[in-house]
Parts: sequence; structure tokens; C-alpha cells
Amino acid sequence: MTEHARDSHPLRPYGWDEYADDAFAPYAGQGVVPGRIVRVHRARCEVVTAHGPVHAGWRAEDAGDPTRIPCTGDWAVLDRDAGWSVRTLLPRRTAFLRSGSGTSSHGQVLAANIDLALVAVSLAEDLVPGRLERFVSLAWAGGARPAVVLTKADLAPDAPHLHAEARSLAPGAEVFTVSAFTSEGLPELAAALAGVTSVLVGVSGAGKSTLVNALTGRTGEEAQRVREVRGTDGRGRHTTTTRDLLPLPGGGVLIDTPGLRGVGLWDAGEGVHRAFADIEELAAGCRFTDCAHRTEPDCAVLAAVADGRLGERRLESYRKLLRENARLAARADARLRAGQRAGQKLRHTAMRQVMDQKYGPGHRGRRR
Ligand SMILES: Nc1nc2c(ncn2[C@@H]2O[C@H](COP(=O)(O)OP(=O)(O)OP(=O)(O)O)[C@@H](O)[C@H]2O)c(=O)[nH]1
Ligand SMILES: [Zn+2]
Repeated sequence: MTEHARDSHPLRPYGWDEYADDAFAPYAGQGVVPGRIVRVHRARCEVVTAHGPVHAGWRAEDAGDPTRIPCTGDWAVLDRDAGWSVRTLLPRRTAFLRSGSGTSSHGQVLAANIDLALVAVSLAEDLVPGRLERFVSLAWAGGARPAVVLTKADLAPDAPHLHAEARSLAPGAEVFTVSAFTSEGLPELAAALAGVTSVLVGVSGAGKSTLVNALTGRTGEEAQRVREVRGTDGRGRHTTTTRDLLPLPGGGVLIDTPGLRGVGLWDAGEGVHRAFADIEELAAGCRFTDCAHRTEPDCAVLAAVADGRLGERRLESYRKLLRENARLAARADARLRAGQRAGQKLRHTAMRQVMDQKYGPGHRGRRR
């Protein structure tokens, strides 16, 4: 498809791009229709297509494999035999994953095909550095660019100071300070979202839904509809339970996610390294290339801690996240040996090869 045809594609406001175009090309002429999943229910999902929004079923036999469960942001290939159904999902370009709940050794995909992961942090509460570092690691790990959105600026007299702190906790990530109530910072944020797919993550109460409403200009009836699809989280508080994909008035697509009480790392080793680029940079100056920064002589990381350039807490957080990731990787490897993930891994590798061939190995950032 030519660039012009792509730009006038009916799904363009929902993020139709060169990637979707290429990934769908093999299916063209098979009587199927492409669509982007905007919301997922138990046995069906809402998909926007060139024919408008449709409800499509998906096969329950795919439920065991997280990579085959439709997720908000996925591009789907739809059949229209007896009602709409998802034939398959196009390979994900990027994804925001976290470890599944409990003892599961699967990752859970929160949003697919995202360029930018916005981590919402409320300025009305004390900033929890380790939590921000964790979200940022997951964003890098899934191939998205992280950005920090400091919300409720109207409640924070010390916003500039907190902005500086967020910058040092998330090197390489842009930091926005916004208030959905006064609209401060919203134009700058909207400009960054134009033309890309973003996902908004953060703990419950961080102000995500309010921000989404402000960015989409959703008020009154539409916002009410959003409240109606909300459930209660068992503590009597209303909380977002669905993940919605919404086109933004200024272009770009935003995925809202439910408040997460915590996120476990998933396949995030490379993500942690990027999230702690400051430490990695220091480590390049250590005498030993395999320095563990504990007792080794001429350790540049420990030297930075000693003279106050690097906080002890940050170094500890880095270690903790790497340990957690290694633990999860060991668990996943055990499953892989059992053969259960073999098929999934193969598909994944095949997709990477296709993408590498097409765009070169740089297209997905540095990954494991
Ligand atoms: N003062 C002020 N309050 C805000 C702002 N944005 C959100 N709030 C309030 O913060 C509370 C939580 O906001 P929500 O938008 O529901 O937070 P959420 O992150 O979507 O929460 P979950 O749906 O549980 O994930 C609500 O009482 C909002 O009115 C803001 O910019 N300024
Ligand atoms: Zn060292």
C-alpha cells in the first residue's frame, strides 16, 4: 500500500500504520477483514473495522496461550462467516507485559502494539521510587518508550522538585506534569501522544481515568458510560476494570488500563538495564567487566555511591529488580523445558526474524 493509501485508510485514526499494513498483507484477498481490538470481554471482543465497530468471538482453545488471547491494541484478522470472529492476531510489534497473577509462569499482556507507555504518578501522594522504576523497566522491556506523567499538579506545591526527582528515577524518559482539573500540561502531553499508540498505566487512584477523559474531551454521557463499565474492586471503591482503546482528538490512540496494585516483572532483564542506564554507564568504568559492585576494587558504581552521585537506594532497587526477573525467568524456563511454551516461542522467533529482515535488528530496541 502506498503511503498516501495508508494515511487515508479508514483505520488510520485507530493507529493503522506501515507495520499493520505489512503484517496484514498476506491475508489480503482471503475474504477476511483487519480490525483493531478496542476492548476485550470474556469470550468476545470489540473490534473497530472499516465497516465500523463489531463484536467478534474468539476461540476458547486459544485461552491457554497468553500470546493468543486477544488484548486491547491487538490487530486482528476477522472472519465473517456466521457472525464475526477472530481468525488470528497479527504478531505484536510491542507489548506491555507483566507477570501473571499468583504462581502462574505466564506473562499477562496489558496492551499490545504500543509506542509509548505513560506511567501515571499522583503528585498528591508520596512518590514511591521503586514502583516507578518497576513500571519504567516493564515499558522498556516490552519495546515501548516510557514517559512519566505526574498527575494532580494542582495539589502539589513542590511540583518542580518532584519533576526533577522523576527525571533522575527514569533516565531517558520524558516527564510531564499535568493537572486534569486546571488543564496545566495537557497540551504538551497531547502533542507527545499525537500519531502514536500509548498506554496509560499506574496504580489505582493515580488519576488515569480523569486524565483520559480530559485528553479525549469525554464529558457527560460518554464519561458516564465509562463509569458504568467500571466495577468495584471489593473494597467498595470504584475502579476501572476494562482496558479501552480510544482515538484522541489530536491524532494518536490511547489505551487506558485498570489500576494495578503492583506489577511483577516479566521478561524484563533488558528493560531493567535500560531503566538504570545511569548505573550501567557507571559500571562501564569498573575495573572488572563482571563487577558485581559489592566488594570489588576500583568499582566505579561504589565510588559513585560513596561520593553521593548515586543513591544507595537506587542501587539496591536495581539489584532487587534484576533478582526478581532472574527468578521469574528460571520459572518460565522450567516451563519451556516442559515443552509447553515451545510453540509460542517458535512463533515469536519467526516473527522477530521477519521483522528483523524487514526493518533491521534496531526496530524493536535492544531486547534479550
Ligand atoms: N485535584 C485533582 N484531583 C484529581 C485530578 N485527576 C484526578 N483526580 C482525582 O483523583 C481521584 C482518582 O482519579 P481516577 O481518575 O479515578 O484515578 P484512576 O487512576 O483512574 O483510578 P483507577 O480507575 O482505580 O485505576 C479522583 O477522586 C479524581 O477526582 C487532578 O488533576 N487534580
Ligand atoms: Zn563495579
